[in-house]
Amino acid sequence: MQSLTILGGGAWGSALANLGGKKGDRVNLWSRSSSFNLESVITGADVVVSAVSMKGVGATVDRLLALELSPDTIIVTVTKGLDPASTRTPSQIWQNAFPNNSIVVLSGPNLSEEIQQGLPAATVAASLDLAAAKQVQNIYSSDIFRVYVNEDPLGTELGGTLKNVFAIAAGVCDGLQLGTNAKSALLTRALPEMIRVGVRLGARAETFYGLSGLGDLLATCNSPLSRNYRVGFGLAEGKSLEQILHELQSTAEGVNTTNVLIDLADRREIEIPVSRQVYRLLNGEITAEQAVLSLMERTLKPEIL
Ligand SMILES: NC(=O)C1=CN([C@@H]2O[C@H](COP(=O)(O)OP(=O)(O)OC[C@H]3O[C@@H](n4cnc5c(N)ncnc54)[C@H](O)[C@@H]3O)[C@@H](O)[C@H]2O)C=CC1
Ligand SMILES: O=C(CO)COP(=O)(O)O
Repeated sequence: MQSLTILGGGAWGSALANLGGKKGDRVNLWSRSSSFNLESVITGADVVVSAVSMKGVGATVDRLLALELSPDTIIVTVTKGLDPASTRTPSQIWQNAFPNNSIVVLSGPNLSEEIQQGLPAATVAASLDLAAAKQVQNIYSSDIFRVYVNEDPLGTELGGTLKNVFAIAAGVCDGLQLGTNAKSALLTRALPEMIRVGVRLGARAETFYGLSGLGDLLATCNSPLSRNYRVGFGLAEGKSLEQILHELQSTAEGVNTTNVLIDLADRREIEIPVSRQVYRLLNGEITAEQAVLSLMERTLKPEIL
């Protein structure tokens, strides 16, 4: 029996606590509002899963740094975001803070509401330490959750993070009722845009064709269960971003990710046309219709994949 501690009692943290208990492992779910203290569930934990939103990663890392975390404890991160100050990914932040611990990224097409209903899903546990990834694979695999492993944590993490920008675009596409052809074009062009960014940041291109890239792109861009999709859909309906986020009452990481991505792409001169239109829309510079027109009227070029 292993001891598993989940940090963050939101939608995904709660689902991961349920999934983690399927094999009889001991599971502790800790959130800021928990009555028990963090130290009591960190001491002796084999695996600690960080399921907080991007804005909580820094504070969570600091909390754990103040405790004696064993170097044998595997840290799993499931956050899909980028840090605005450093543009780093959550796994990079965790690895920097805990250089002696194995860091595993768990990411895939995993809409928490479907998983809470017991519907089947697959995901990826990725780490530079393959043994740690396999340990997480064994803990989480069940008859409703199939876990694959790979050794590209950065690519796995960036797939889940970047697809949120395109989920906003997909919500716009559906909200404006642009049709199936437009949606297919959008998703197909999104993939090379994700790969272009990922490869420049050090990820492997092929990772983006897997569950954590294309898989998560398809799930999130096609489901009203996705909060990022709902942001785009609401913008297409003419709602303000403020109103949409107020109605959501939950995390839509794509908003922050888009802003950080533009900063990163500007500094590194990466071409990200779709993301740029999402950025202009989110920041009130253009309407949803103008965003579509800007993409359609770009300079004609070969189809570079
Ligand atoms: N909900 C889903 O279907 C999935 C979500 N994710 C990712 O998991 C992360 C969390 O998402 P959700 O649970 O859905 O969001 P949520 O909005 O339901 O919950 C966010 C959690 O982060 C915690 N948090 C925020 N700031 C904190 C801080 N300063 N200190 C401690 N805890 C803090 C909140 O208390 C809450 O427990 C996001 O990055 C999301 O992209 C990944 C896969 C699936
Ligand atoms: O990442 C997710 C599914 O894999 C959840 O998507 P949202 O954060 O858009 O709800």
